[in-house]
Amino acid sequence: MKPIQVGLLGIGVVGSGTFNVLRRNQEEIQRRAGRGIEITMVADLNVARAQELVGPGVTVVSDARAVIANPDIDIVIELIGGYGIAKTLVLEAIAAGKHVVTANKALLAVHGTEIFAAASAKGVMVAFEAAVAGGIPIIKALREGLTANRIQWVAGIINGTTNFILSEMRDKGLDFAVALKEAQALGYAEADPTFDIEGVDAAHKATLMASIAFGVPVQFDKAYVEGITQLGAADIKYAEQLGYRIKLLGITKRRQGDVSKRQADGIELRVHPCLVPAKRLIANVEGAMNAVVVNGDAVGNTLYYGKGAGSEPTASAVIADLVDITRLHTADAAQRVPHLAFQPNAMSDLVVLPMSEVVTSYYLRLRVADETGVLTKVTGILAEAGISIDAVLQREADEVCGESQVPQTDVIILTHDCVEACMNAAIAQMQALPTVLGPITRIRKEELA
Ligand SMILES: NC(=O)C1=CN([C@@H]2O[C@H](COP(=O)(O)OP(=O)(O)OC[C@H]3O[C@@H](n4cnc5c(N)ncnc54)[C@H](O)[C@@H]3O)[C@@H](O)[C@H]2O)C=CC1
Ligand SMILES: N[C@@H](CC=O)C(=O)O
Ligand code: NA
Repeated sequence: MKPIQVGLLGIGVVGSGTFNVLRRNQEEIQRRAGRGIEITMVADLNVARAQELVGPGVTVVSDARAVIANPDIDIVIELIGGYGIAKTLVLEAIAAGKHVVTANKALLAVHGTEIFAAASAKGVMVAFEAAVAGGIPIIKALREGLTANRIQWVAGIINGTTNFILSEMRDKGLDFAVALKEAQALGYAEADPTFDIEGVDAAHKATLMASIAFGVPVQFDKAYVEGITQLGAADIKYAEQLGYRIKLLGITKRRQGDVSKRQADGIELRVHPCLVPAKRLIANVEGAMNAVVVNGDAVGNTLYYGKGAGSEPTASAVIADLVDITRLHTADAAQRVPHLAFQPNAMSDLVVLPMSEVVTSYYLRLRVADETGVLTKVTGILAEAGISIDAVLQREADEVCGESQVPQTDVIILTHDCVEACMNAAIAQMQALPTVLGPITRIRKEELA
């Protein structure tokens, strides 16, 4: 049988990895797919660079539409990124009857509903293993391997750039900006690195995992998103002293409602820095590595670990999708795995809960004037709000004082579980105390047991 012909849109970090791995391992991949898979046409704005990467024998154009218009191409890989031209091209490829493989989590988290509906109507597949946790086959695991389970929660380190920055800050005492530059140079960061450091990229990925885990439509606009830009080196150090590591986690959880508390069923969808007990495996995931823990009612916890970014690790996932599509190309649409794991007519209407309703425990750091009674006032506010304290760490007063010449110190408080809205109110009250000298740092805590 003739090899299936593939068109590649965008041959940058991931595109070049995809081209190279496919060519290098073509014989083995063909034996797995049952048919050869060849990238025969590439579109990139930088034609000269692209031609140099692919060599002679592959057609290179600057206009991606020429690839989509080629009737010999069955699968289009979109590796341009963003939700501008990439969205138009993906929809045009679908309309032209091509299957699509993409690593573009931003596009799917924001426009997935429209894209999957268009693909289903046209009877083509949109595959996106590379879009979540790069080379880790987490989409496959959630959608197929764990299909027997009622998933309870998914939590993961799903942004390599931020995990790399946090590791460098902790281990080498590197400055945030220096560590970010390194991550960019290594090809981990998004074109716009604020997507990484502000948690947006992780939220795109968490949004996709939530849909596959719970059978809800993709709803990026409902995600709570907080990045790592407000984290200080002091918090990383204090967390360590308390037996925790700070990780940026993407979390999605099923919450059983409680009628007596007027709580509805729903799901949590959130990205923010978390204190994780240092003894958990996921707390020891360092550098650009990713890891995702999935809790299913039958299987319990399973952990998926590997490279979530970079040229060839991400290419590994892109090519896995190519192989899947090649195998399923001729199959009836009904036999294929649904895009979001659940059949399109069997999606759930579970709501994404507002952050104010989320229940979790907290780490608080308060910069206070080292005066008698400060701690009593702070703990009094927490007690009044019904928030119980798990541990308190008070450092000795600093020798160097602020402008006021009053000795200052850090007070660190770990709390038990409470509702976020309650904590917000308590923080506002504590912040208003004249003895609390700077903005209070709040980091949520996850036991992940
Ligand atoms: N770099 C990584 O480690 C990972 C990236 N991704 C995703 O993969 C996608 C690609 O990322 P990278 O390869 O890192 O980006 P990149 O910036 O290295 O490559 C993008 C390529 O697209 C080309 N391009 C831009 N506009 C174009 C257009 N209109 N027509 C044709 N070509 C065009 C650029 O010239 C460039 O070569 C993004 O959606 C990204 O979020 C996903 C997982 C990991
Ligand atoms: N910028 C992303 C790349 C992979 O998705 C990351 O750092 O994880
Ligand atoms: Na993946």
